[in-house]
Amino acid sequence: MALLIALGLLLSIILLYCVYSKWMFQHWARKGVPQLNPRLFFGDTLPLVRGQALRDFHLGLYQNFKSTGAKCVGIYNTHKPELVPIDINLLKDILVKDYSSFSSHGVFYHENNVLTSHVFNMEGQPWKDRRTKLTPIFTSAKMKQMFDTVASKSPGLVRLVGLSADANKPADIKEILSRFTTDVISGAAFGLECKSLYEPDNMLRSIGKEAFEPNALKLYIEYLFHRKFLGTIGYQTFSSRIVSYFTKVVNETIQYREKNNVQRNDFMQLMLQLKQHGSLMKEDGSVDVKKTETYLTDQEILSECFVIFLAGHETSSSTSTFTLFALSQHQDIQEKVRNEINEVLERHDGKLCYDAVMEMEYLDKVIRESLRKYPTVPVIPRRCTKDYKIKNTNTVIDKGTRLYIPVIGVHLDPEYYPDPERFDPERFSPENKATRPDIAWMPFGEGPRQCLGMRFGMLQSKVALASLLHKFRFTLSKAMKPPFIADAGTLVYMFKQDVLLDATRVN
Ligand code: HEM
Repeated sequence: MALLIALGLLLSIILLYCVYSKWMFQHWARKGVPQLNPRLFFGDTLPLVRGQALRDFHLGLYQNFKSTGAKCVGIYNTHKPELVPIDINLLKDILVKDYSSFSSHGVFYHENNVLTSHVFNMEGQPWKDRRTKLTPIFTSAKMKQMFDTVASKSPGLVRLVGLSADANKPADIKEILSRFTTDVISGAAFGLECKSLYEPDNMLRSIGKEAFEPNALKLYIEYLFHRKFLGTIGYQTFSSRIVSYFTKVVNETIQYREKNNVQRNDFMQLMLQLKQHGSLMKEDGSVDVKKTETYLTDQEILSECFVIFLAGHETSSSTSTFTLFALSQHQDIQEKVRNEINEVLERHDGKLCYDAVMEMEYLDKVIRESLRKYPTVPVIPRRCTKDYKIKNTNTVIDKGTRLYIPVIGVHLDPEYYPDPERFDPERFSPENKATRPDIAWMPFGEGPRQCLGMRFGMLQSKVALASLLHKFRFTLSKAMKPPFIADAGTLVYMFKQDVLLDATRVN
């Protein structure tokens, strides 16, 4: 009897859910927004569940609906309505002009879950305050100060590629560049002498890999339940191995530096200045800006070190990987960029210094074009934080709705980039840039939530590429065969297959 009652109850719940979903699936139609054909329990996510990469899903969506002239398209994740803006003016309103209505990434975080409580995940006033505190540590002047920390890792990078070149073996370039950025970021974020370029099984490299592996169950839990509830029950996003290792490393670094008054040119140093003085210091030791309430606590330093590590290494290594992949297929462009690197280095007595890197204008265009064609973050999340009426329509986006900014769709849109599959760095000449809206290039996002580490990301990619292209010519290995399909198992865009390049010494 009890079993029958339980069964009846379960069936009633499922039935109620079906009726509720059916009603929800008309959400966008009721608002006059075009939508797909959602299925019970999955909404429109069935292709993703079956293994389609997020990049491909959103590219298809953008291209299909752009041709209909739609401003945006409504989708459903399970039964929940979400929105993908397509119109370039609407994208600009959401990211820049009316950003205050979309100031959240909609990602889970909780104060009890220390590694999640950082600037990328935070929202509202706490995010604003944290962003204000951190912005001064990412200026051009600070990047210049940190240059040597970045460049000190390039000999290890060149050595590793040289080993493959001398053995006539293809270089697994993504893996090598990920080790490079792991070493750079851990040196720059917490002054650690990480040597993953020399030790493949290095702990930070393995933590970096683990932290980036999407865990479908955890993603669903964080999607379905309220963040305050998860925080209260002690839910943790990352494994205890990651939490305890990071907490130990960062806390020990803070204590060691404070006790021994250690000064280094890295993010940790700048964050410690904020902790101690509430402001950054000038080189002569005086306070850089008027004292304001910008103190950082030890816990905040820990969270921010983690996001610098997380946001900074896979994105940058994928950027350099895609650039070398593209150059391997365009030897003329590769030759041109190598000539520029050689000329600039000659002017600087062969030394790869900050000023030399800044003079490499063609390299800059090449990386920008690579980030256009292969944006490492192909879709950027946003959450609507107050009801928003789309201009010149009657459609209101309700508070709480998630949005996906289709970076990949815009970057491959022939309206902004004719013949979009062609790799052409000249798209980034001043004349060509002037022919399209600024927002048509947004690999780092746009507006007040734009990537904080953009300068550092570009800098470490330039150092890696200049060091490698100065020494080696790259061609696509025979082992790498098309089609080059996006991997559905990573959060940052990368191919399913390894990126294998043949490197030959040139100097
Ligand atoms: C080529 C490399 C990189 C790419 C393509 C990239 C891309 C992005 C994107 C798309 C966002 C979201 C922007 C938005 O919502 O509008 C973002 C945010 C962020 N990135 Fe990067 N990133 C890179 C490197 C870095 C590095 C090296 C760091 C740290 C040193 C970093 C730190 C951050 C932080 C802290 C945020 C959150 C900003 C906020 O929400 O206020 N990124 N990045």
